[in-house]
Amino acid sequence: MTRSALTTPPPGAAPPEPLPGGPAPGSPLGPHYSHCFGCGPKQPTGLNLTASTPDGVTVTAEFVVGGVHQGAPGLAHGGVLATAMDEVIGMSIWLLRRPYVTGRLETDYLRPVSVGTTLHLRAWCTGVSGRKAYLEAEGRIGAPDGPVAVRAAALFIEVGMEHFAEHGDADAFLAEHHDYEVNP
Ligand SMILES: CCCCCCCCCCCCCCCC(=O)SCCNC(=O)CCNC(=O)[C@H](O)C(C)(C)COP(=O)(O)OP(=O)(O)OC[C@H]1O[C@@H](n2cnc3c(N)ncnc32)[C@H](O)[C@@H]1OP(=O)(O)O
Repeated sequence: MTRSALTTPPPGAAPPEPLPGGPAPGSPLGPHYSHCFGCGPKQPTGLNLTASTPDGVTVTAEFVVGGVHQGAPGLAHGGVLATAMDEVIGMSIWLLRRPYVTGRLETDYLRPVSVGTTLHLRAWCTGVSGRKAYLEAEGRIGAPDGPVAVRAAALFIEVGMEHFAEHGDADAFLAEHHDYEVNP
C-alpha cells in the first residue's frame, strides 16, 4: 500500500507485547464507550462494530455495510469505511489500556464495497516509539481471506487524561470504566 513516512515506524520501534492481564486471546472486546460512533451499542446511527482479539494485540471485527452507510447508490461511503478503519485501529491500541488519539489516518480504497457486504476488518500495531504508535488495518470482502477492499495506515499519539478532561467528557468515560487507572 502507499504508506507515507509519517505512518512508517522508525528503526527500533517494536510492536507491543500483549498486556499482562489484558483480554485473553480469542476473547470478545466490549465497546470502549457505549455512545462511541464506531462501537457503541447506544449509538443507533453508528457502525455498531463488535470486535475480538485473536492474540491480545490484533483486533478483528465484522462490519455489515447497510443502507445508512451509502455514498453512491448501493455503495459504501469512503468516509464511513475510513471510520471503520479508525475504529478497529483505535481498538487495537486500546488493548494496551493507554489513551491514544488518531493523529493521522491514511486510507487506500482498492475495491468498491456494495451495501449488504460483510467487511472483515483486522488491525494491528507495527511499532511504538515514545508517544507515537504506528498501526495498520485492512477490510476484506465476505471472508477473513477475501479480497482486500480497503487498507489503512495510521499514526496514533498517546495523550494524558487531561486531554479528555479538558476537551471532552472524561466523567462519561470513567462512569463506564470503574477499573480504569490513570497510572496503572
Ligand atoms: C477518559 C478517556 C480515557 C481514554 C479513552 C480511550 C478510548 C479508546 C479509544 C479507542 C477507539 C477510538 C477510535 C477513534 C480514535 C479517534 O477518533 S481520536 C479523535 C480524533 N483525533 C483527535 O481528535 C486528535 C486531535 N489532535 C490533537 O489533540 C493533537 O494534535 C495531538 C494528536 C494530541 C498531538 O498534540 P500534542 O500532544 O501537542 O503533541 P505534538 O507535540 O504536536 O505531537 C507529538 C508528536 O506527534 C507528531 N504528530 C502529531 N500529529 C501528527 C500528524 N497529524 N501527523 C504526523 N505527525 C504528527 C508530532 O510531529 C510530534 O512528533 P515529534 O516531534 O515528537 O517527533
